[in-house]
Amino acid sequence: MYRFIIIKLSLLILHFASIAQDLPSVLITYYSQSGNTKTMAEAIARGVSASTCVAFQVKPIQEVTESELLLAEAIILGSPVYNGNMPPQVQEFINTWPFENRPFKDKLGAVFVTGGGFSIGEEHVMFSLIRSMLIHGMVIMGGEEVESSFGASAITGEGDFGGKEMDEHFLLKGEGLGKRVATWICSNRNPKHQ
Ligand SMILES: Cc1cc2nc3c(=O)[nH]c(=O)nc-3n(C[C@H](O)[C@H](O)[C@H](O)COP(=O)(O)O)c2cc1C
Repeated sequence: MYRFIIIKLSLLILHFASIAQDLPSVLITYYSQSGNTKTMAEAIARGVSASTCVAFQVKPIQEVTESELLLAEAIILGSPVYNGNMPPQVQEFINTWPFENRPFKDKLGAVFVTGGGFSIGEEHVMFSLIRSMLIHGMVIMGGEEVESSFGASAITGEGDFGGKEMDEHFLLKGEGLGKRVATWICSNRNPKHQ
């Protein structure tokens, strides 16, 4: 419990410190009913926070404003799998993204997904998210390891992975994705650091 509060507080302090320095920002946003996708979002934020040259925000899609989307240098979008697809709430969120003059063109995009079981929709949802990002002209980045080539993913309900806290293995995939996005932005997108 105390560990959880300390992690949350550190993420908050890092977040405000980086905003104060006017750094390029990474928006980590997710839809989550029972907390699994949120847990992955927090793992990704830990990875991003390893780089001190980016600001970041972690927010459910319901709380994200259009200006936050427009200001973000990178958007890391997370979804659970519902009946082999992304939940309608996630699709509706993407449908609100402004398209005229393609303001998302050349933003960096990355995805993460949690699903109850193996091979029952995760990869499909990852590519659905990626396809929408590509329609907006975004540049897509996968995770750090070959096992997260399309983004970070976690199994939350099958076999040894069901009925307990999210497996560390999946959290590391999330951290790796966050770290890779932030590192890339630091070296390619921030004129102050070139
Ligand atoms: C309505 C519904 C449909 C689901 N359908 C699938 C599915 O087709 N494939 C799958 O892998 N998991 C499925 N799941 C399980 C969720 O994807 C999984 O529990 C996920 O981690 C939930 O994320 P959350 O805790 O962030 O809400 C479904 C869950 C619900 C509630």
